[in-house]
Amino acid sequence: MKIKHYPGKAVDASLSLDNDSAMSALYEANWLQAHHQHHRAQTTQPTLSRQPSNAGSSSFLLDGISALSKYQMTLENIRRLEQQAQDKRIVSAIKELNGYRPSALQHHQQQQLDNGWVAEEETEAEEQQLREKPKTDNAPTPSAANVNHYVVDPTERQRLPRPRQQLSVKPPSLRRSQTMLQHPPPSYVTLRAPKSKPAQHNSSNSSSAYSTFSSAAEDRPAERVICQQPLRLLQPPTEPPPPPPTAGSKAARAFKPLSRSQTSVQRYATIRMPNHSASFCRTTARAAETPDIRRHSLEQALQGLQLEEQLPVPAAAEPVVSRQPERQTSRHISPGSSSNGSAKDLNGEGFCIPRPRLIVPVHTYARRRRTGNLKEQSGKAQDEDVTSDGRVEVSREGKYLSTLSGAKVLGELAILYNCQRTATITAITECNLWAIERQCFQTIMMRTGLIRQAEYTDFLKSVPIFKDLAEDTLIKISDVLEETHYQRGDYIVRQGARGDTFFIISKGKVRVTIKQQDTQEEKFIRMLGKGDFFGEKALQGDDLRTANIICESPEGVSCLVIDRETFNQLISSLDEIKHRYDDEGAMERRKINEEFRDINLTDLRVIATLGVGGFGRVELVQVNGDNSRSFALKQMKKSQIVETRQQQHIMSEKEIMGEANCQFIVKLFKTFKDKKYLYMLMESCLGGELWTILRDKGNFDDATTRFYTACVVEAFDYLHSRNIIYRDLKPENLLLDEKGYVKLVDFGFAKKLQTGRKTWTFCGTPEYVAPEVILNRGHDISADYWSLGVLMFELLTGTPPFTGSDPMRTYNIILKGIDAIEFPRNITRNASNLIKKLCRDNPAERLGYQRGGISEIQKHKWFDGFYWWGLQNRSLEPPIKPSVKSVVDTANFDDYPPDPEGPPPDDVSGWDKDF
Ligand SMILES: Nc1ncnc2c1ncn2[C@@H]1O[C@H](COP(=O)(O)OP(=O)(O)OP(=O)(O)O)[C@@H](O)[C@H]1O
Ligand SMILES: Nc1nc2c(ncn2[C@@H]2O[C@@H]3COP(=O)(O)O[C@H]3[C@H]2O)c(=O)[nH]1
Ligand SMILES: Nc1nc2c(ncn2[C@@H]2O[C@@H]3COP(=O)(O)O[C@H]3[C@H]2O)c(=O)[nH]1
Repeated sequence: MKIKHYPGKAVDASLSLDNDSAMSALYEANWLQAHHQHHRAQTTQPTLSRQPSNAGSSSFLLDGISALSKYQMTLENIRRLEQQAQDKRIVSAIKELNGYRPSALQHHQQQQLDNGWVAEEETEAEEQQLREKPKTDNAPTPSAANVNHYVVDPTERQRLPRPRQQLSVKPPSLRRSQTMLQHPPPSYVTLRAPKSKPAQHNSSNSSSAYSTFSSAAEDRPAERVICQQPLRLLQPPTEPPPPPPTAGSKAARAFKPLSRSQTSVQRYATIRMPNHSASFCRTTARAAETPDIRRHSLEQALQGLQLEEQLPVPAAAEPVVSRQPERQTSRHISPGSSSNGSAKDLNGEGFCIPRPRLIVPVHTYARRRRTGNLKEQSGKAQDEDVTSDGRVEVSREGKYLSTLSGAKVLGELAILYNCQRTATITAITECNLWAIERQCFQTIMMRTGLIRQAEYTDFLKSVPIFKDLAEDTLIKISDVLEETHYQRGDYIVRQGARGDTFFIISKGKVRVTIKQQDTQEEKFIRMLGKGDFFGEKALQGDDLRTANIICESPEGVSCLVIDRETFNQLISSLDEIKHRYDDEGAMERRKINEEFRDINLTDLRVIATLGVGGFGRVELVQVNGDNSRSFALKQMKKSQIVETRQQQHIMSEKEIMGEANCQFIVKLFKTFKDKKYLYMLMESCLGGELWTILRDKGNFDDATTRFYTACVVEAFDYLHSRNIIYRDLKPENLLLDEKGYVKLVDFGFAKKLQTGRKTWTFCGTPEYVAPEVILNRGHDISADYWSLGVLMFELLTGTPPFTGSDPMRTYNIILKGIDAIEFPRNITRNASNLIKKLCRDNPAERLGYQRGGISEIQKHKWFDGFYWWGLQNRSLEPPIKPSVKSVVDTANFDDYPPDPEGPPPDDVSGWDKDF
């Protein structure tokens, strides 16, 4: 078992046997069978009776049927799950069986909320998505009526040579696609166990199939050993040893050392139920009254699941439930040496007595020992407990360790780890215990393991950074995951501490803070939620945590924790892992912000107009007193933004551009606002628009197109690894710097997507929108790959592939797909191959969106021999070198007359306070 320690938080590895519905169902089945067996014992029938008896009341019958049907349902679900799981999962689960890590079961506990057995068809992720959906989609939803409407670009009149319109529709209030997404196909099935059941099992008056270990306090000459650790560890016996068991007897086999190949124990335990025969009779009646068909299924299902009754143990002896290989001491009575001749075979491996829905934190054993006086406390309660579940004492090497009472699981270690008993358990009061044989226990654990593995794998598939990993990789990761839980306010990771683990949030939200060098204050960085990860930096760098991660959700946070080795082997190479929380970029951005902190609007001097956008003009400006450099100042009319309801898009543009630090994206240095306008001060790209060059040249050759496409691929790589979708690719939005490298500008439609989410806003430029945008199915970064294919085609031919006389016609052509488009001869086979792979109708099939991510595009044949590294370090010679004579040379831009509309009205409503 792995027990992990996290800075600031001790993480317990615990054993939970109560956490899975399969467990509960199997337990319940045991319960029924035990009654059945007991009934058999009562009626001295040698074999399990398959004949329904008429005994019992109809309420028992109902109970029995309900228990059976729950059990059947569970089995069916398990079967379904197992079918879903690939064979290799089962094989690997079986292999893992003996090394099963109990602590991993812990998380299921929280699922036991319902009183019924519920087969859930939706993942929590999906439910969460549904719950949060309306919040995350900032735009209202489109109705059938206004889907596919578009807003004519108001600048179109002024930009006559531009053939395109830009769209941005306020999404109407009802979204078909959203409704579809709210009912995704089931990705796995989980079961919930009824919470009330344990009480039923626990009650001494209930008809449960307890194993009863004597004895009541009053006639207790000696305690009885339920489970005993190997004798060689014990103190030398003070009393003479019992006579050696005869060969072949239960006792003889009881203490054989366990061989690794032994996967199940023979029956050896006995059941003694001096006070509970009545309840057993009743239970037998229940089972007996069950309709044949149900009973038959139950009996089938019960194969291999045997709950053993403890046969009467001599009063002076201690009942031994399990015992290490040893010579017996006189105080210890082998269960197999019971005087009752009906006791079954023993092989000495002992059996465990798991109670359902209980957690035994394994290493709290030691803690109890250290803290001591539990014995006293428990002694106090001793009498009270006698009639219920009883009390056992745990000792090791003759030394008292702890007293356990009530709902505790015993004897799991020897079975789980195929080892000898690690402690001795002695009944110090009459004990009512439940027992499950090794084989049954292992079956349960295996199934539990399979279910758990399937759940984790499905969850990982829903996490975007993992979605492209191969199934077997996901299974490997699932196998080593540890689930840990934190309370609100817990420091899951502490800045400066050593770190050895990587985390994926499976439930709840955490806050990321960083302590600045010069101050003790923790600066809030961001919130992370379900599907987000953290902890990669320490594993990639010098082991030290670079930020604090604090549990934020009132209901706590659950994380899947992965160790360094697995992280290095399977995860660390993923692009998003490398870039997601880019401190270097953030630091550079901070420097920039610092540099421009003191520059005001009044310090800027307008040189010329560079372009006209949807909301106003873009001017070339210089800072007064500094002629060494120039900037582009984008000036947007607030009234027009409000009219076209683009407030959210503008805020998003500012945020994304303001954070971006990529040489293929135009940098935003500072923003200003006044009553009429919002302003963005950006780096100026004086080489002009790629669109202008394309217009002048007609089309580009393969190599030129490759260079510009590669620049866009780099920009997309940067954005997509941060889950940002661009959504407005076209040559008009690609500007050349003075060297001839291309940069992406105009982030009006860019959006940071929530992990794993889609967006529905209908926006873009008609010729460039992807089919799923037109069909309002929800889109994500894959829509950008579509537009990349369109861009390639346009650069190679001078016209986009999907062009109609109006947007509606254009959409129709887009929906017919790329295969309906005739490719001109000048498009090479490799280029057309790449375009077709980018413009797949199905977003999931597009190159760039698949397993290898954007690197699949970079590796495409069309890019064979392309010097990506040279592009990245700007040593590659661009195909077209623009002529830029000075920092104020605007020769590469068209001329723009003054704005004929005059200044817009004031807008002081305050919507732009964060701009
Ligand atoms: N940083 C810059 N350097 C040089 N020219 C620029 C810069 N930013 C914008 N321009 C020019 O201004 C034009 C309009 O800019 P931009 O596309 O950002 O405005 P917009 O209002 O978002 O336009 P659109 O209506 O296309 O969305 C660009 O096409 C380009 O010619
Ligand atoms: N080793 C150990 N086992 C304990 C302790 N407390 C309870 N037990 C239980 O005692 C059981 C003895 O048999 P197992 O080794 O199979 O499994 C052991 C545990 O379930 C403890 O402090 N140490
Ligand atoms: N340094 C840093 N870490 C962040 C940021 N946002 C989230 N994190 C996560 O916080 C984690 C703290 O532990 P690590 O340094 O191992 O890895 C870090 C990142 O995974 C950020 O902006 N900067």
